[in-house]
Amino acid sequence: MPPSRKRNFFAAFEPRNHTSPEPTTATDDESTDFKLALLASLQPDLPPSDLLELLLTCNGSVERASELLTQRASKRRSSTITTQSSLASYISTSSSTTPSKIPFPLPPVPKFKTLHLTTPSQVPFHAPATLHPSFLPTATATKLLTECLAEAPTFGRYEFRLFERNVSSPHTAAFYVKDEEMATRHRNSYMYNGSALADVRLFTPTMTAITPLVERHVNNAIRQRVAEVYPHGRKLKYMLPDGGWHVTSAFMNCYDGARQSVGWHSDQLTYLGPRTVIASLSLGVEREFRLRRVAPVTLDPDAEVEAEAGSAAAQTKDSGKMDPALQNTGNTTETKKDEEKWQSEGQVSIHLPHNSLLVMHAECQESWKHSVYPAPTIAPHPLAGGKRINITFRCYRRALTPDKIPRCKCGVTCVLKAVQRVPGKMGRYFWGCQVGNQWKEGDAAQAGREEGGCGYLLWARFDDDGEPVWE
Ligand SMILES: O=C(O)CCC(=O)C(=O)O
Ligand SMILES: [Fe+2]
Repeated sequence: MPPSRKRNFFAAFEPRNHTSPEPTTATDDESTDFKLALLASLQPDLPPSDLLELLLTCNGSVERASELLTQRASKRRSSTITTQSSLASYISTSSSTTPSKIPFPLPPVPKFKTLHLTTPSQVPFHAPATLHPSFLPTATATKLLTECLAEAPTFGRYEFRLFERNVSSPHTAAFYVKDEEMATRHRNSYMYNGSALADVRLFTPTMTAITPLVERHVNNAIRQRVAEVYPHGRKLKYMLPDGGWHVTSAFMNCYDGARQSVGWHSDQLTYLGPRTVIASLSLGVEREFRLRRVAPVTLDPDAEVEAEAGSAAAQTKDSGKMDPALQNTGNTTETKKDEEKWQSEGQVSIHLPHNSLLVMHAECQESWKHSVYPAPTIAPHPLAGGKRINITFRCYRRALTPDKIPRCKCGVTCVLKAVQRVPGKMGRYFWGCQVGNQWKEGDAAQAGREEGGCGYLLWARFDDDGEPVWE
């Protein structure tokens, strides 16, 4: 998307009480406000951000937008459904270009293409995520950003690997937990990339204050996705039970200037467990968040494997031994084709403006990788200058604590990973040695040994709600 168009679109989501670096004309502002006021009088229960999105989706036509709102209102009167319908669902009622239902699985993005998603309502149609602009009240977002900017100068700099993540160019980050008890536990025993974290910080006051808001929003977003997207309206295997998502901890990232970025990675599942949901709040400078699919979404990975000779149970008993299935199988045509198919998809780019909350849904970490793309230029933010702050709120599983997680032959707790590249094993989880077991599960044992690890691998077992089953 041309930069000018991009800025205009998201400028519309910016809070109005700060000076935009590229202000829209007074006439534009007035007419948008006027249109919004008209729409609000038709539909007082919809938040201004939704009305604005609707207006943008209707190319600024207040007539078209009000038509859709009227349809929605009459539908509601004649319906007994009490769950909140998504903006996308009523936009699609009469549009021939927007599909009415979010597809599952998502369609592929053509090879070598980057699909720029220009409205939040497009996001779930192309990525396993939902985007909520203007998430916090304006003053709260400003307060939080101010707190974060005060923290950022003391963040650590991670040049190559950040907690099992490849960092292609430097940015800084710190790890936060919600209370002192968790901080103490963390400092003593949680391992990231082979060592304990010395710098474990407590949530800032505003992080604590907004936690219930984030939890409510995420649980609603999950509920809506289960009802509208997942097969048979049921949660995916291993997802938490309804309403169970809660905030335990967060990474706070700071990208200072256009060139700071984070390379392609998926987040470490070790303490989050399978099918985790992550809520990512962006503050300050708008940047591009990119996603690309690297594996299919396997609905029941265990079922496939149980059926095979040499069941998972047998392999589990054979603990500590490299499973031949995970050795490099890249010499068969079948594997190559499959790998190519999933690894060569194009990417989607989601532009994340100040005060937007992106929910990465349950299939995101296992089947996709994400990155923050280096920008050619950035539009400075009035408060943050060239900085973007990002907070990824996470839900650590109570049952995945370092005392329970298996240890490898090096004597340290293992990392949890999903198989992304071996056909027939896709989506299965395994515990592996922390060292060198990052990107190449196909030859993980070898990679681990080369980098000083022991190459330990053990199939991981979970019940339907993603609680670990230890044997
Ligand atoms: O900055 C972002 O939007 C993403 C950060 C991220 O990927 C992470 O914290 O794992
Ligand atoms: Fe990440």
